[in-house]
Amino acid sequence: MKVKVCGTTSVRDAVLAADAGADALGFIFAPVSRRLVTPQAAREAGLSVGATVARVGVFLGQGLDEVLRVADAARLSAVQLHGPLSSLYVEGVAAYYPVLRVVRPAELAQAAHMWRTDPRVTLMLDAPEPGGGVPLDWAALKADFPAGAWLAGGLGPENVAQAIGVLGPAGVDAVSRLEARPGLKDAAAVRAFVQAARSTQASYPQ
Ligand SMILES: O=C(O)c1ccccc1N[C@@H]1O[C@H](COP(=O)(O)O)[C@@H](O)[C@H]1O
Repeated sequence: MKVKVCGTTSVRDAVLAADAGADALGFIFAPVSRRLVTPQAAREAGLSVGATVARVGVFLGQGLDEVLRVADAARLSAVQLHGPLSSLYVEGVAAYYPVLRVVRPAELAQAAHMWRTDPRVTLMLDAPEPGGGVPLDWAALKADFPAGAWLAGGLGPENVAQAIGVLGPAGVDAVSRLEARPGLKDAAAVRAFVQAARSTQASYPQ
């Protein structure tokens, strides 16, 4: 199982997450976000950690040209797409980068069917308000949660083990419960989150 620490805005927070054992750093390029980062700052932060740590750009409702331009400038290794998007758009990004396609609970079943045979696209289930820190009702989603999907939405050190125990995601992602304030990581929370996810991974029956 993969662990992604999202909302990275600095070298300090990139190194912190990588040292804690995160598999992936998230960089948010959606203009609405309080964790907005520039492509240059993301590139610098990404270069400060080992090449084995994935660098995921997060986008919400931005044009395809902009996504590809920012991904190149920030030296991303994957792209996370939020919002209502056509399959043509998602395929346009997937032609260049592995995609984490984020869906809300109501969209999960249809998206799972649509992307089940495309190895370039991985589904991520998130709460309706991205970056809001509100957890989903995991038990209610168990029947529809597809194998190989990632989970986000209100995850933190205190509840990630329970979420993994219920849904068994292929990856987990969090931002707001790992912060001292938006855009600045809480070191203890980041370390505890990665550790809790890792120790649960060992005991979860696949
Ligand atoms: O965090 C944001 O500001 C944000 C803005 C626009 C799109 C996505 C955003 N964050 C994503 O939200 C989820 C979960 O966040 P949380 O842990 O519930 O706070 C995560 O995938 C972030 O990448």
